[in-house]
Formats: sequence, structure tokens, C-alpha cells
Amino acid sequence: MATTTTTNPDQHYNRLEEAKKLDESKTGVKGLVDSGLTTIPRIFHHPPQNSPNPKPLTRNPKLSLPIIDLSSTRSIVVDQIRHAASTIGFFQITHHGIPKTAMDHMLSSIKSFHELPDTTRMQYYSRDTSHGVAYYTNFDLYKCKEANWRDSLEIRLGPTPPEPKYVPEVCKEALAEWDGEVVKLGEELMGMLCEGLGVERERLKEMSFFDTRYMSGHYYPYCPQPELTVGLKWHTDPVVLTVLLLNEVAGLQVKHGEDWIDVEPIPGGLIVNIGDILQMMSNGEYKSVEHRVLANPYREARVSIPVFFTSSMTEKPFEPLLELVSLEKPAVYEKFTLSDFMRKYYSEELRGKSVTNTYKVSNI
Ligand SMILES: O=C(O)CCC(=O)C(=O)O
Ligand SMILES: [Fe+2]
Repeated sequence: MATTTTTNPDQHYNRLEEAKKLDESKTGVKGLVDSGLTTIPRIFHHPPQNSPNPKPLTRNPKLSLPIIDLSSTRSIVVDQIRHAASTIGFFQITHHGIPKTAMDHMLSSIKSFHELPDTTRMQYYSRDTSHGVAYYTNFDLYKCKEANWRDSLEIRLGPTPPEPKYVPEVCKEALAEWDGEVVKLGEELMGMLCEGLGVERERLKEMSFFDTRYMSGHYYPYCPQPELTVGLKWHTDPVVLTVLLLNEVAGLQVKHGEDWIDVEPIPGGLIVNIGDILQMMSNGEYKSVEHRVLANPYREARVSIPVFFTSSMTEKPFEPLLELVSLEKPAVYEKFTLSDFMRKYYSEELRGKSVTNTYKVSNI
């Protein structure tokens, strides 16, 4: 029987029942907040090492993400991107060419979706992503040990967008505009990331990186006990590259050594981070770094919209780019396929670096 109980004998609870109850409400954690609850269900309780309290992980206020002005001289930008991608794995970009109006429009349409009346929102609730649109809470709700205080509206952008009938009306207009802008930016970033590695950008195109992209419109409502849970557990992104649009409510943290860096979004800026696939293709040169989101203690909802770029070649064996492999620097990763990688990633709850580790060449 799939029922899980905690190891703490005085805190037995039926995990599966709680998961089902939440799922069957079809209104996510937003629905829980709207019901006026003051304590969070047991399924959201994280062990202290995941959540910021009672033992906060050390935080160094002096550390911050590099900010890269894309309108600077190209060689300087390439150098800054290469450096950030090889160290902290995250950077913030400004003057990236996407109009502020398109960003604001995208953020407000996702917020509006999550704030639609329950009965309207419920019609979209599903864990089936085959139509290209799915609204759910916690993609790994039935697999994870502890759930996150967030809901998501996942939308496939390419190679084929979903049929319009599946796309919530409040998002339609913003979405079309956003995809057009973000694809151009993604291509530009990828060109510069390749240049930083000394690799022809055509090499990544051959692998059809970038034809597959999807976005998640995440919504982190107010949490009445933010010290007991998280908005999103620490993880790395199982993709090539992520471009992340955030509203002004704080919460994202990036791991750097033993520190967690608070990400402070600049109005009009975007966050970029390296995914696991690019880490492996770059033979470990670029870093896919662990990050997490704290539970939102503010009445104002936190909205975040990552666009994930990846490839549609799910069965093609990938390996670190040969240009980056030499006698002095042998391949760090074995051949892998995206389908095998994704199967491993989703077979367990978010679990940080361990999936890329499974492809590490054992003798180095
Ligand atoms: O909400 C955020 O700021 C980050 C979301 C994220 O890391 C993800 O969806 O993979
Ligand atoms: Fe992420």
C-alpha cells in the first residue's frame, strides 16, 4: 500500500490522503489560503535542513548575482557571461531588448490566472501535460516527501504551441508576445555562451537545442507559517538554459559554497541560469547550480515565470562537446539521452545534483 507515514511516531499522518485532498480541491495552495487557514497541513512541513528556520543556513549579505548589461561591448559581455556561467551559474541581465511592457503584461496575466475565481481556475486543473497546458500544485505531489507552497500553470511554447482552446483567455495575448521575445533572447544568450566556450554555435543547433521550450507561471501565495515550509525545495534545472522573469516579491536563493545568495531582481531585468544539460555538454565548464525559493511571508503574492529551453531530440545520445575534451581535460560525463535523463529526474522528487552525478565518468 502506497500510504506513507512519518518516522516520528507521535506525528503519524496519512500523507497520501493529504496529497489527494489537496489535489482533488483543484484550487492549489491558493485555495488553502483563501479558506483562511492559519496553520499549514502536515504535508507541507519540511525538515529544518530544507527550510530557513529554526537553523538558518548561513547567508552572506555581501554576495550577489553578477549583473550583466547586454548593451555593453560584445566581447566584454561574452567574457562576463562566461565567467558567471562557469562560477555561480546564475546572472542577471539588463538592456536585453525585451520591452518592460511585455514583461509586466506576462507577470500580470499569470497573476490574474491564479487569482481567477475557484470555479474558473478549476477547469484547467490537471497533471496531464499532453495538451501543452496544465494547472496544478506541486508537479511531484505524489512522489515528494514534503510539498511546496506554490501552484503552477505550465504552458508549452514550442516547437508546437498548444491549441488555443487549452490556453486560458487571460494569458493568450501576453503569451504570444512573450514567446517571440524570449526566443530571440535565448538564441542571443546561447550564441554568447558558445562563444565563451570557443565552440561554434551551430554545434548546439545541430542538437536542436532551443526548439523545445516551455514556461511555468508559478504563483507563491502568502504562507501563514513560512518558517515550516518552502516555496520550492532546492534543485537544479533539468534543461539547457532557463530565462526567469520575476515580480518584486523576494524569495529566490542561489547556493554558493555553503551560502545562500538572495536574488534581488532589478526592475526590468531577467535572471538567467545554466541547466544540467548545458553543464554536461560543456564538460562541466558551465555550472548548473542549486537554487530554492523561500515560502512567501508577504500578503502580496510572488509570481515567477521561468522559460525552460531544451531539445526535442530525446533519443539522440549526447556527450560533452568534443571540442572541449582533450587529454588534459577528459570527458567528465558519459553519453546520455534526454529521455533517460528526464526519466531519472522525474522518478524521484527534486533532489539536486544527483542526476548529473549519475552520468559522471567514474574513474576521475
Ligand atoms: O520561482 C523562482 O524564482 C524559481 C523557480 C524555479 O527555480 C523553477 O521553477 O525551476
Ligand atoms: Fe529552478
